[in-house]
Amino acid sequence: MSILKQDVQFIKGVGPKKAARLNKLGIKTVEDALQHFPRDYEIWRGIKKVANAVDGEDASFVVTFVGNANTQKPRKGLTITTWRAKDDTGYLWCVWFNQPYRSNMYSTDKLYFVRGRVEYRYGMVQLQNPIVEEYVPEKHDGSKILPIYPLTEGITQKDMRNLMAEALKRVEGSLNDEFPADLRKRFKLAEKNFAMRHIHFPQSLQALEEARRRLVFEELFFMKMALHLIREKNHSNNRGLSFEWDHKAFEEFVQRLPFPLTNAQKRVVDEILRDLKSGRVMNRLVQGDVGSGKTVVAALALYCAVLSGYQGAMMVPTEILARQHYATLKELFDGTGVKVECLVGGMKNVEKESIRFRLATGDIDILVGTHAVIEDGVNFKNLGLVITDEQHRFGVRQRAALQQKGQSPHMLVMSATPIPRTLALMFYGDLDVSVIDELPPGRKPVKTYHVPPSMKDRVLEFIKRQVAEGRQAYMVCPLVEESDAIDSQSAIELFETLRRGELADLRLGLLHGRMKPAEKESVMEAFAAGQIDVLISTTVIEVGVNVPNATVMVIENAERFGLAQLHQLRGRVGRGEHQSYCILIADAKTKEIYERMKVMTKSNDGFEIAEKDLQLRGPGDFLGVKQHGLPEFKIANLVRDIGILKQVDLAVRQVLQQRDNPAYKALIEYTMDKFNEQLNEITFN
Ligand SMILES: Nc1ncnc2c1ncn2[C@@H]1O[C@H](COP(=O)(O)OP(=O)(O)OP(=O)(O)O)[C@@H](O)[C@H]1O
Repeated sequence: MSILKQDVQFIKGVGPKKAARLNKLGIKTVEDALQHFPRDYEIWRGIKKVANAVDGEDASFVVTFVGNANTQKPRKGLTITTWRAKDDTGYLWCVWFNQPYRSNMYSTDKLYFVRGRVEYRYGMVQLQNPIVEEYVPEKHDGSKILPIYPLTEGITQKDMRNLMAEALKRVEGSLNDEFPADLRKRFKLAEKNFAMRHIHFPQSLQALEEARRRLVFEELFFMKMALHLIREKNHSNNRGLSFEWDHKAFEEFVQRLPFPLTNAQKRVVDEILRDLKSGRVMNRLVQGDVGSGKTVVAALALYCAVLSGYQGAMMVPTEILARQHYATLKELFDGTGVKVECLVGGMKNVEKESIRFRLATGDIDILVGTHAVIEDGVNFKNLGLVITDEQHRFGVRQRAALQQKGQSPHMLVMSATPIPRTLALMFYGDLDVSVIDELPPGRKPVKTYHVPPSMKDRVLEFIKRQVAEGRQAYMVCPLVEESDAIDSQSAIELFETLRRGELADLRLGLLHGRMKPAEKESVMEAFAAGQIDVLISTTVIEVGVNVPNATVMVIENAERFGLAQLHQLRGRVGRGEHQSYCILIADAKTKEIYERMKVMTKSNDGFEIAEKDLQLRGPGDFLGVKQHGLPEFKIANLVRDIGILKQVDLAVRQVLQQRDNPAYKALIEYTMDKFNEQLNEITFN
């Protein structure tokens, strides 16, 4: 067995007990240990003289203790032990809290190495809770960079460092470098053994930088390579349906739409139509900012499927959205003979039964629904096109489940959360991407304001004025936590307060996740029909809701939402001809909150906001990476390492273009091997 696969418990100093704790960090083998990279480093810059100590800096000194230690008990539960020490330039005080035993640990006739954060107190140099070790010149002289690892209960930094030192000792020099020498040279990559050693125990900052660059490059390279291979597989294996349709009928339908398509819509529709007749399975992502008009693009793709003799299905994340899309599609297809139905969890069994029957016999052309459409028992006669409007709520698996209801149907994924271009490939590397980068004409940008909670009365006044002008408003109430129950409660409370108080004269509606589907639907319908002035809601209205007469979006505790989510919520207004407003009520307690609110008030561009969100929150949080079936990065950081990512692109291209090169061939095979599991999970057929 390779050393890398050995169980960590057999590493010197580990044993079964610590091994069990390490397992919690995902460390089971020697290889896992080596892949557990430091989260930071502690830099020791040699021994300082006391006279040169700088306030606030971490520093090391060589000293002798003077006199006796003194321990005081200023109050119950607190002891303070101080001991004076000196070198040939001055005195420093070592201070320990609740460590009275220190007073008899050291003698006055030995040299000690002490290290800690320097503080100037009353003109004296002080180290709080310093590390103290008997001075050994070989060990303590010179500068040093120590790794700081993510830990778990029962595992100390020291344990971790020992583990890494031992693990490295075992594999030293024997790690196989995946990259052929020519690639290493072209992209200036450090050798693998060097990288491993210096990421854990860097000899110098430069060595650390080289090690890190190599490992980031490696991680991004394999991810990107794997995604390319998936795409290739999808393209080559997947003989798909080749749609043939009556172009004249299609054109007539386009002409009869209530508005002319924007150029971006036309372009994206063309891209889709090309896929649909190509004979290969379409796997395409359509990205468009809020309100960019994705629904009509979906409708055209569906119409094409129906004209070609196939059924289409559209899966959306919420019932409200399912009903809304259903209504929109029905209207668009009015007079064409296309039969549209809607299937959601909240329907009566008899209704569901009848829809299932009609689907199986081919009596329904287009089915819109929630994940109810992927349940067992829902069978299509000949499903040719699957659309998921997902806003990142469906995982790869659900998409695949829907696709399996047909024989290699085409697939379209719609997303309104713009993903920075750099990330799109990482997350959706298995899909082709179309972008609707243009809003329908005549849209006025939503005016966005950030106000403190103390101005809420004025906000309510503003709502009243807008209502008096015939408009409608949304109020989104504090998201307390990811809990439907608690959020619903806070919506109910806000509703009650406003109903009895400031907004008593207006027609208020309430919408939250715990209401029955039929109740939600009737509230939404009433709001859409203008029978409700102000809709007080949880984030259930976040995605896709389209009521063009609504012009005010008030978001309470806006600081609790991510930028992408705020942008989605704001996207519920500004969908019609009237000037719209978004009011973010947030207590800017920290600079970060202030920055986030500023991004929202300054920009209406979803892509720009997504880019900022990524910078502020980091890619891990951005989309819930796990949901996408991709592993989180161990060392790469897509914000910081964007430069490396560009180099990686070049490297991947080189390898793919010269795959006859035996070394490259081996690299490709290695990638397939390494990502076998993910490849299977992500592939759609
Ligand atoms: N080319 C167009 N010209 C004018 N209006 C359009 C055009 N395309 C779409 N619309 C209208 O714009 C509004 C928004 O469209 P749609 O609901 O499809 O947006 P969306 O892209 O799904 O956005 P969101 O993700 O925010 O729901 C709708 O009222 C729709 O009728």
